[in-house]
Formats: sequence, C-alpha cells, structure tokens
Amino acid sequence: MESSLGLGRLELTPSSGAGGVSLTPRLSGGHPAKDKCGQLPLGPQVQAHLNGCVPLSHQVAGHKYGVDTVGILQHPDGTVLKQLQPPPRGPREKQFYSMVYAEDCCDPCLLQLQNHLPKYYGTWSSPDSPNDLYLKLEDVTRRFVKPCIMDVKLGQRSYDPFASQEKREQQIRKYPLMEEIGFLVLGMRVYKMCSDTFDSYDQHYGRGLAKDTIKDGLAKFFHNGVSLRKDAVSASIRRVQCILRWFESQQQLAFYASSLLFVYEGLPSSSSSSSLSGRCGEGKVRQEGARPGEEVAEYNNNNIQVPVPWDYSLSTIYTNHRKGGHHLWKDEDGEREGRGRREAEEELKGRGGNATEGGGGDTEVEVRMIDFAHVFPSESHDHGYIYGLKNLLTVLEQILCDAA
Ligand SMILES: Nc1ncnc2c1ncn2[C@@H]1O[C@H](COP(=O)(O)OP(=O)(O)OP(=O)(O)O)[C@@H](O)[C@H]1O
Ligand SMILES: O=P(O)(O)O[C@@H]1[C@H](O)[C@H](O)[C@@H](OP(=O)(O)O)[C@H](OP(=O)(O)O)[C@H]1O
Repeated sequence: MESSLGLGRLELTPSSGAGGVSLTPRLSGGHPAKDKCGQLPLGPQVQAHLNGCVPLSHQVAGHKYGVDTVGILQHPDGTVLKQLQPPPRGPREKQFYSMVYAEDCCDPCLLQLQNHLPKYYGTWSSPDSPNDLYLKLEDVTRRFVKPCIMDVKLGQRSYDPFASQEKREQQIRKYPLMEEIGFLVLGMRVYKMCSDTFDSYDQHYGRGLAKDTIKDGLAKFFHNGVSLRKDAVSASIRRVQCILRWFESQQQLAFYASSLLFVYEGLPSSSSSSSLSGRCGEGKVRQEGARPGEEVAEYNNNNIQVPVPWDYSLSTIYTNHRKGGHHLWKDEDGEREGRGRREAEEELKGRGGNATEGGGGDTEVEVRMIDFAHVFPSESHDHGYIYGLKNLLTVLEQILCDAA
C-alpha cells in the first residue's frame, strides 16, 4: 500500500503565525513582485476558522482563497486542498481524480498517468462546513527548500467543446496566441540567489509574451539572478518528454485549460544541507525509517515541517472515502491514493529523469499535470495538447541552445 501523510505529526514553526492576513494576489505585469521566502502570514482568527488550514502561500495562479469564490488551501499535514469549483467543473475534476486513482483501476494508460499527477488523497471538508468539499492533493512543491514554481496552461484551446460562445470569446480574448503557441504561462515565482527572495509573475506577464518573446519570457523562470539554471532546463525537458510520450500513447482523454506545474530547487545543490538552517527558519530534516525517494521531507517554503508519509493508515486521512469506480462520468465518489508511482519512478530512473534523487543525481525538478476541470472522454489523440507540449519543448531546447 502506498503511504499517507501523518496528520498527528505536524509541527508549525513559530514564524508561521506572525503578522496579519494578506490574501491579495501578487502584482506584476512585467515587474515581478518581491516575495521574501514566499510565506503568507496568517492571523489567529483565520487559522481557527479554517481549522488550521491556510491559504496556499506558494500558489502562482488560479482561483485564490479569499479573493475568488473558491480557492486553494494548505492542510497542516502539508497537503494541498483544492476547493471544488461550482458544477460542472468541480465535480468533473473530482471524477477525474477518482477515476485515475480508483483502487481497482487496471487501465495501464491511467496507471501511467498517475505518474504525472499529484497524488490524490480523496476529498476533505472542514468539520465546520461539511458540504464544502476540497480535493486533497500532494503538494508537488513539498520537498523543495526554495521552490521555483511555474504554471503553464497547455493546449491550443483553453475552452472545452461545450463552452458557450461567450466563454470561447472570453478565453480567446485573454490570449489570442494560444492557438499558435499552444501554451500560456499563467504565473511563476523564481528564487533570486543574492537577495534570498522570490520574484513573482502573474497571468499578465504570460499574456504579454508573443512568438518573438516567448523564449526569453520562459527563460526568466530558470534565471536565479546570477546564472541560467541549465540543469533545471534540461531536467524539465526530460520530464516534459515523458508527458509527451504519455499523450502520444493515449486516445481516450482530451484536456482543455489544464496546466503543467514546473518546480525546481532554487538553492544550488552545493549549498543544500549546510546553508539551509538559518535561512528563513527553514532546514532539511531527514526522517528515520524513510525509504529512498520519499525521505526528503523538510521545512518547505510554507514553514511547515512535513513528516515523512509512511506507514500511516489510509483510513485516518481519507474523508468521504468510498471505493472508486472506473468511469470518470459515472457519478460516484471513488477516492484512493493511486498505485504505480513507484513503478513510474523506476521507469524515470531508467530514462535518467529521476527527480527524487538527491545530490549527485539528476537535478531536482517536478513537472506535473494539474487542473482537470475540463477533461473529457475522447477517441483520438489530444492534438491541441500535443502541439503545445512540442512547442514548449522546442522553446526549452532553444533556451538551452542559446546558453551553450
Ligand atoms: N498539487 C499541487 N501542489 C502544489 N501547488 C499546487 C497544486 N495544485 C495547485 N497548486 C497551485 O495552485 C495553483 C492553481 O491550481 P489550479 O490550476 O488547480 O487551480 P484553478 O483555480 O482551477 O486554476 P484556473 O483558475 O486556472 O482554472 C497552481 O498554479 C499552483 O500554484
Ligand atoms: O486567468 P484568468 O484571467 O483568471 O482567467 C481565468 C482562467 O482562464 C481560468 O482557466 C478559467 O477557468 P476555466 O479554465 O475553468 O474555464 C477562468 O474562467 P471563469 O472566469 O469562467 O472562472 C478564467 O476567468
């Protein structure tokens, strides 16, 4: 059985409670906002109301808690809680995760897909508000000390086939180049070595990128103020190639307005353990009894000490858990954590793309698919998404080439 997060072993560092609540989205539009350590201070009233959950401090795009009607929280155990959007989006996304992570899933295509998604821990709701459902997801940034994060929307169309004319026009207006470029940077935060701060870029930054500026625009994500992180570019390319292979192998799902979440470690590997303590109260903690690849629990950028997720009963963390079915469009609550991750990691190792290895191995990078409010059954390749992936790969390769 796969592991789960141990709820009872949470520790918050003292600094996480300081200051007032700021739920204002970061500004940018070409001028990156400075974000010291990427923390979002939280007042005691909000903390109590949310049952210990806090707005996701390192969210770079999407609906924001306290700003939009739905948003994303971080549970004290370190997982990400994505509030279900109003129907049909929220239920559709829930059905998608339930299908991919169904306990009895034996579809090789879906089992493979698990490797490219955050782990799914079922749904969650606060005791104060039991009908307000959240998807409980692995925080993809969790094992990083200074996570540099970028959200890229993929595909040539960011509206689904059932979208109204108004919705289509709204989406096209937002980024008319989607069809041609096949992807859109929705937001990013980049660690700057010298100042120990993050530069944040919001959706306006990405929308300002055209064919002739997309390469430099994307390259900013990999620049730490001193040099281009070529290692992170290369590792990202390998990850995206794996995802492309999956898309080329399947003809049963079509993704609209879905994203890739890129994460790499902002701290250079040579400075890892020695320079961690004392920096913003963060430090790596090696847990005893952890298995290779899972033992990198640490103080993450949210200043939450996340325990190693092994040998904890699934039943203690699954809320609203029922055994899942196979079909996305069947209305049932099938939630479980998926299998196949370990197999995938082995596979990635074979391809030289193991992002769970520490120093000496490949650069630590994650590229995961997120945001599945518009996933539909299909009978052909997802040409729009594949087009976007290929163009994204071309641009990433050009970035490397220019730096050579
Ligand atoms: N599993 C995860 N791990 C870490 N961060 C995440 C995870 N899921 C989402 N996020 C953060 O939240 C942001 C928004 O996520 P997501 O796209 O799922 O939300 P959304 O509100 O549906 O977005 P949109 O408004 O574009 O439809 C991401 O850009 C990322 O910063
Ligand atoms: O980037 P912005 O300006 O915030 O625009 C939003 C973004 O395009 C989302 O992807 C979209 O949700 P969907 O992908 O689920 O359609 C949302 O639609 P909405 O306004 O209908 O929520 C837009 O407002």
